[in-house]
Amino acid sequence: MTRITLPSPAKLNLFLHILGRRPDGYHELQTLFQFLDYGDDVTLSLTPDRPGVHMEGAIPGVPAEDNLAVRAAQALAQKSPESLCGVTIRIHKRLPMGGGLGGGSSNAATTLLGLNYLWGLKLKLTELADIGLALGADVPVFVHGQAAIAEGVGEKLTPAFPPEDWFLVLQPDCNINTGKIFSAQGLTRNTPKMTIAPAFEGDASRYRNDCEDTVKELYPEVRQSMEWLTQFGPARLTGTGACIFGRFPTESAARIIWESKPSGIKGFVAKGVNRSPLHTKLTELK
Ligand SMILES: C[C@@](CO)(OP(=O)(O)O)[C@H](O)COP(=O)(O)OP(=O)(O)OC[C@H]1O[C@@H](n2ccc(N)nc2=O)[C@H](O)[C@@H]1O
Ligand SMILES: Nc1ncnc2c1ncn2[C@@H]1O[C@H](COP(=O)(O)OP(=O)(O)O)[C@@H](O)[C@H]1O
Repeated sequence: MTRITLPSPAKLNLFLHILGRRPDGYHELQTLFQFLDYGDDVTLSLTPDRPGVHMEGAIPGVPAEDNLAVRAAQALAQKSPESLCGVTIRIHKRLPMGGGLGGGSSNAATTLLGLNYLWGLKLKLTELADIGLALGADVPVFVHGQAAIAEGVGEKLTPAFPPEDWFLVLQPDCNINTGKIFSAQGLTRNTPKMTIAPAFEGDASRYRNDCEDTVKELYPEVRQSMEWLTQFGPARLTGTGACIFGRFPTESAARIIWESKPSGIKGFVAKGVNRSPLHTKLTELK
C-alpha cells in the first residue's frame, strides 16, 4: 500500500484539574481524556521518486515546517537507519485550531501510526508515544487510542471507561493561547489529587476544569457561550479552551439544542468514544 487516509479524531478533557506547578514552570495535571467520533482526516502518500516529508495544501497560519504532522513524520524517519521513501501529507481540517480539541496533536499521532504502518517500521505504541511526547503533551493519548486519565503533564496514562455519551461542542470565536492561561495569576493550581475509578462512576460534580474561571474572565466570548449552554445542563471547557461542551444521553437530545443555538456560533454534535476511531480503522486495514 502506498497511500492511506486515516481519521484524526478530536479529544475532550471531561475534567482537568491542576495539582501544582513543577520547578520547570510546567503544571502537573489530572485530566480525563475521551475521543470524539469527529475530527480531521490525514492522507499519507508515499513518494518513491521524491525523498523527504512534504505537505500538500497548507493550513492557514501554520508553516509546513511547524506543522505537527510534518514534525512527527520527520521525527519518525530519524528512528529508522535504512533509507525510507518520501511522503506527502494532506490534512482535511475540520477541527478548530487552538480550540482545546487537540487537533494538532491528533494529526501528529495519526501521522506516526500511519507511517509506522506504510513504512513497515513495526515500532511499538510505547515507542511512538515517546516520539509524540516530544511534540506535545496530548500526543501520547492519541497514539495509545484509549480513553484515559492522564497525570504528570499528560504522559502518565491509565485507561478509563467513561460513559460514551453524545456531546454538543460549541466553538466560541476566539483563539486561546495555552501558555497565557497557565501563566495567569488567578489560576487554581492546588486541586488535591483524586483516586479515580477507571469506570469513572463518580459524582460528576467533584470534577471540573480548573482553567474555566480564568478563560471566562479573559475571553468574554467563552463566558457568553457558556451561559447559553448552561441553560440546558452543565457545560464545561475542554483543555484551555476555547471550545465548550454539554453532555447528552442521545444524539437527538444534543441536536435539538444545537438547532436552537444563537446564530453565528459554530460547533458540532459528536459521540464520545473510548477507543479512538484511528485505531478502529487501522485494525480494519490489518
Ligand atoms: C492543557 C492541555 C490539556 O489537554 O491543553 P490543550 O492544549 O488541549 O488546550 C494540554 O495538556 C496542553 O499541552 P501542550 O499542547 O503540550 O501545551 P503547549 O501548548 O505546548 O503549552 C504551552 C505552554 O503552556 C504551559 N503549560 C502547558 C502544559 C502544562 N501541563 N503546563 C504548562 O504550564 C507552558 O508554559 C507551555 O510552554
Ligand atoms: N496539524 C496541525 N493542526 C492544527 N494546529 C497545528 C498543527 N500543527 C501545528 N499546529 C499549531 O498548534 C496549535 C494548537 O493547535 P491544536 O492542537 O489544534 O489546538 P489545541 O492544542 O488547543 O487543542 C495551533 O494554533 C497551531 O499553531
